[in-house]
Amino acid sequence: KAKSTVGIPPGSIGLPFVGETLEFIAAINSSKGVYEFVRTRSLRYGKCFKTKLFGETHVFISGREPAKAILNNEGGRFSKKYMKSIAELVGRDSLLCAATQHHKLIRATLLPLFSTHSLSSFVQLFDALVLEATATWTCGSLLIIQDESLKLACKAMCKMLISVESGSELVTMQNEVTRLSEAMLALPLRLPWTRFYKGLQARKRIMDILEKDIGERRSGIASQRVDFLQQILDNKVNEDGFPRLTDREIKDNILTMIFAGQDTIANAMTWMIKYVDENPQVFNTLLKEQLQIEKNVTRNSNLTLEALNEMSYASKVVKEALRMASVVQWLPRVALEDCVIEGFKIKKGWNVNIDARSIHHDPTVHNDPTVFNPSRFPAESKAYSFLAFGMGGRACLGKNMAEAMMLVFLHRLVTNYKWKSIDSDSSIQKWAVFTKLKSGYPIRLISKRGVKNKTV
Ligand code: HEM
Repeated sequence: KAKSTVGIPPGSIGLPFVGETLEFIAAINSSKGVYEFVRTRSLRYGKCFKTKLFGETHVFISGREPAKAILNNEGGRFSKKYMKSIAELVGRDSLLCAATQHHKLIRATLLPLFSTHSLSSFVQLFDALVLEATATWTCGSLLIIQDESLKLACKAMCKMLISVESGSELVTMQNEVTRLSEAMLALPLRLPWTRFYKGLQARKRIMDILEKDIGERRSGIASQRVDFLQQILDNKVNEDGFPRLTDREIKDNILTMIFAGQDTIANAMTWMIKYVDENPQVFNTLLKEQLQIEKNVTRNSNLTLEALNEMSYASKVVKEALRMASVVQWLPRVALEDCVIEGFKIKKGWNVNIDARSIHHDPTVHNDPTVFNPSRFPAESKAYSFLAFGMGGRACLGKNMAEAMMLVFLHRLVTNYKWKSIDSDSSIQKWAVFTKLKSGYPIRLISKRGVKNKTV
């Protein structure tokens, strides 16, 4: 079946109708994770291959040059496109899915929310949440890093976006977003027992919560809030007082931001702690830097953005963890016209996925790519060699926020506790859209650091 026609990327389009969808699903459902589907094919066909998934042609492409051409959208030849299931779950007006002009409008409205000023308050908010959580940790207790960081990320996102920080509303949000994430890679079948259907139901419940909230704010029932939703609602364009975005756009994008900032962060934090634990030299250098920061800044006060800016080694640890883990494995686009990329013909309408993981693990781009070595930066910061947050006009809006959360979590964990890992299994969680460690990385807290004979 594997034929290679000159000009067209090599690869197999599999069986009639289903293409290679079954192989793709088999990878999603295995402990190696969905990327195994891509990895095995790039080994067989090289840096660019094509396949057929869910009835559509997909091309996967690696390399810094094509990444640059596609992500810069040279000549306006590409737009963003997710698989049908993902697009339906986040909504057609989501920033993640919106096409070129529509995307520009929404991004321009949301961008001011991610200012340095807002990042600065967010750092303090997140630090307070981490301290509140760690205050409940006791000596000898078992912590699942994935669960702890997911709870923290959910709280932080819900508080920042819609002022929900506790109670049943927060639990509902967390549960519904989990269901939504689990449905992202599912077959788009609307039958009540399917994963996809459950995801759609979760989406509907989140949309209902947001609709009720927006209604109460408009009618004045809700008390005045200082959050992203309020800022979007207050953003008027004309005297009639209509918000710049439609209600559907507002709801889809609040949902998008809650979703985009949860599993991604939690998974990244989990991999980061695992890598740090597995590399004692890195841990020691990190600890030294962080204890110094603690001495200068955090002994009696909250972490600030300025303090995070002092964490030069920790920032490299965060970046290296993101490179190694490649939580978002490829960046999905669609060709708007026939074109040639890397010597291969790409036809209009084909999905073109930039394989970020393979660029992160390419030995010609990063020396010894399997080694966790934060000191490789900044020397190895070649253009388009680090795509954890994408690049260009569709790059992650929450990048600075995500890095800040990882730094705060790292700082508080490293300076306050000693722990030991109790499961080194590296299996990948099935059905996870973002690379997730199956074990969730359980650790046992041993004692509080720096306080003689004092246990947690
Ligand atoms: C470690 C955590 C995170 C990672 C690895 C990550 C990664 C990414 C990636 C790879 C993209 C898509 C780039 C593309 O297709 O070209 C993206 C888009 C996006 N991310 Fe993140 N993200 C993270 C956290 C967050 C957070 C905390 C938020 C905050 C709300 C956020 C909001 C968004 C939004 C709104 C987009 C769509 C941007 C657009 O299309 O204009 N992300 N992210």
